[in-house]
Amino acid sequence: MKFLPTALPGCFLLQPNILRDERGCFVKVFHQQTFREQGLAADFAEEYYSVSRRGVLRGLHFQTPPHEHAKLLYCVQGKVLDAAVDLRVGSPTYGQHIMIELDAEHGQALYLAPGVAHGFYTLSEQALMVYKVTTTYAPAHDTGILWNSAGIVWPDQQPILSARDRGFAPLAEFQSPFTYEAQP
Ligand SMILES: Cc1cn([C@H]2C[C@H](O)[C@@H](COP(=O)(O)OP(=O)(O)O[C@H]3O[C@@H](C)C(=O)[C@@H](O)[C@H]3O)O2)c(=O)[nH]c1=O
Repeated sequence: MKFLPTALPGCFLLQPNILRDERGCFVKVFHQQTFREQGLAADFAEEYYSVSRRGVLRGLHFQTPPHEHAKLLYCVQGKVLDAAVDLRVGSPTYGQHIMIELDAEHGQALYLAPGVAHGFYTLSEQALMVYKVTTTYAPAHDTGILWNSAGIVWPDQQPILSARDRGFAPLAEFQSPFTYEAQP
């Protein structure tokens, strides 16, 4: 597996080896020891997935302290345009974002440090996204910022959103509880 740094410190694009044969393919997305060697969190507490139809945008989500978490995510069916926004006060990239296409064909995964908001737009007829997170779901701390308030150029100005996602405050009004820890 390749660990490629992104523009956001502590966040990586992971390219697993895809082993293909006449039956299809085999992909290992997580190996605890390798993650530890790379200095990444490797004790995941929960795993979940979502299924979205074309035009759905989910995000931009995170959990606040003390329930913040690192997140490993990947697309196992379809294609999404994924985005992550740095909310860590003191980070050299505070307020900046990355955008990466993730799809089942290439199998890339994204590792996001705590304090980074995440969202995606569904480019295919259907997309199945899988997540591992290092803390369990804490509904009172599960929140977000408004999808179109962080300078991200989404391909659709009228995506399908949940009522909750439509109601989040914009980034400019968000008082971030996250602080940046310099990367080793
Ligand atoms: C995230 C989560 C949601 N839920 C519930 C709450 C709600 O009834 C239903 C759907 O929740 P949401 O609308 O928040 O689902 P969704 O918009 O898919 O939330 C996800 O969005 C992407 C962008 C992420 O980064 C994920 O970490 C997660 O926040 O599932 C849980 O029970 N446990 C969980 O861990």
